[in-house]
Amino acid sequence: MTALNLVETEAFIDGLWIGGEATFDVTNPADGALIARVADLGAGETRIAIEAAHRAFPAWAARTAKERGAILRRWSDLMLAHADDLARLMTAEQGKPLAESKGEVSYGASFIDWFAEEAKRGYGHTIPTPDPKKRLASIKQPIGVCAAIAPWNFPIAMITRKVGPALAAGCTVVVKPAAETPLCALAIARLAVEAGVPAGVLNVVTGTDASAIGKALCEDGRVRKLSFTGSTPVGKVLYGQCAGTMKKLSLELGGNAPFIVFDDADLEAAVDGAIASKYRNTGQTCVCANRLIVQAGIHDAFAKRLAEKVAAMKVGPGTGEGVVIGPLINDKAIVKVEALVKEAVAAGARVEVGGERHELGGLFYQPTVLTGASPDMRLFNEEIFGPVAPIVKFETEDEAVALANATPFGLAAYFYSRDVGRCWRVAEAIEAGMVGINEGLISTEVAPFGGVKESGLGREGSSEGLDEYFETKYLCFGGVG
Ligand SMILES: NC(=O)C1=CN([C@@H]2O[C@H](COP(=O)(O)OP(=O)(O)OC[C@H]3O[C@@H](n4cnc5c(N)ncnc54)[C@H](O)[C@@H]3O)[C@@H](O)[C@H]2O)C=CC1
Ligand SMILES: O=C(O)[C@H](O)CS(=O)(=O)O
Repeated sequence: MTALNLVETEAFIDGLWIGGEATFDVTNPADGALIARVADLGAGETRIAIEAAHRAFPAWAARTAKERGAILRRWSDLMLAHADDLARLMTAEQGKPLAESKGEVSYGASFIDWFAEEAKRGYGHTIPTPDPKKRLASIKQPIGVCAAIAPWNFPIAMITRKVGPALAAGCTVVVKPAAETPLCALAIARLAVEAGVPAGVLNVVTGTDASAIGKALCEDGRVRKLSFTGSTPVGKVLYGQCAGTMKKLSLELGGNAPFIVFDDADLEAAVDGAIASKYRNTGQTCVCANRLIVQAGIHDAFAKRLAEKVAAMKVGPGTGEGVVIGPLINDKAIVKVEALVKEAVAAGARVEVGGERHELGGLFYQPTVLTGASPDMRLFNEEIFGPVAPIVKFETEDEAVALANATPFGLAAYFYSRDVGRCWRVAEAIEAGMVGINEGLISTEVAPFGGVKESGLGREGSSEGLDEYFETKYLCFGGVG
């Protein structure tokens, strides 16, 4: 196997690479092979990182937005220049097919590139005065030290989607990557140094005791903002832990995306959209179609065509030629997926294709299509986070919307119809932060990413993402007239 480049194994704090007495193993989910042993740090080192970020904040905030933007652009350019190395590192530690890893490097760099420009648009306002003796204005100021806790499923993009706007606004950041995927985080930190990001502005604390690191970040009053992407249960823990210091929060949590197909849909487009949404990253994204809700008239043709295409999917290590389904991230994940499918089949669901672990063994699960699923099944109500597509049949539009909204989550939703009136009615009625209409791939740095209900708070990316890292200050000048 080709040697991996850009491998850093120590945490990055205050511009220095910091080892620990202990290390933890980073392994390849495709074969369990040891990739690296990484510094296993805890609350103490986290507080050192917070102190470094606190010290670095004034000088970084004092840089002009144009200067910060220029450094971010260099960082984005360096990521793209090292895209092949970063992609191979990502596939090694996360497992996704190499083509998807290359796509994520571009996607991750796009947030840095986008906020390199947005840095220059942190506009305030002058306000028409109600009193001739006064003049009113508002200005935007960077909130200060930020904490960013990121998941394993997008080891670069979920970090740059936080660090990009934070640094653009003039904030400094302490990042805690997932213990499954620290190498990508450390690699882009190395490129950040090369781009000119000053010591203390970006810090990466690696460790297996997420709870201890998280508590240190949540309970420290110098941390004024926390941004988290991950499961809703952990999001709720962090939400509570931040109350004591009243932090500003961005929470991108779990989803349970409905994927509705109406009788009037373009069948082939709906099947392709379902595949693009459901099986991306082996089904391990928070915006994956989780429940396929298909109208009775198109149901059989849709299920048949989907099963045909899924049956042709190549499963294997992400480095394999033509592989589109890689391993799941860990044993806990494959045990959960296997249990969800077994329970559904026991309750009457039919396996159209897949339905069990792949013959490759390990963490490989067959891409699966189930029909005869029902809303009372666990896999209809929980985020599957695996390559399994359960199909539920419906009769009327109202029934479809009711099924789609019957969940505490509201991140992404999708539906296929060629009836314009129906598209507007359903888009407005669905309870989600993001809706794909005749489209299965909706994520981009230029659009506001986020959910409603228990899928989170705030928006990332777009022209809204920068504001998450600002405070607004109202200025009232008296004695003017
Ligand atoms: N919304 C999303 O994009 C994601 C959703 N998930 C959901 O979460 C489930 C579990 O996946 P995990 O990776 O275990 O997600 P998780 O929510 O447990 O972990 C996400 C990040 O939070 C950290 N973390 C965990 N517990 C923490 C705590 N008490 N304090 C501070 N940080 C903590 C982890 O180390 C990781 O960096 C998945 O099956 C999926 O349903 C997971 C990853 C991403
Ligand atoms: O957490 C995730 O799964 C990502 O936010 C999904 S996306 O932004 O890469 O689509």
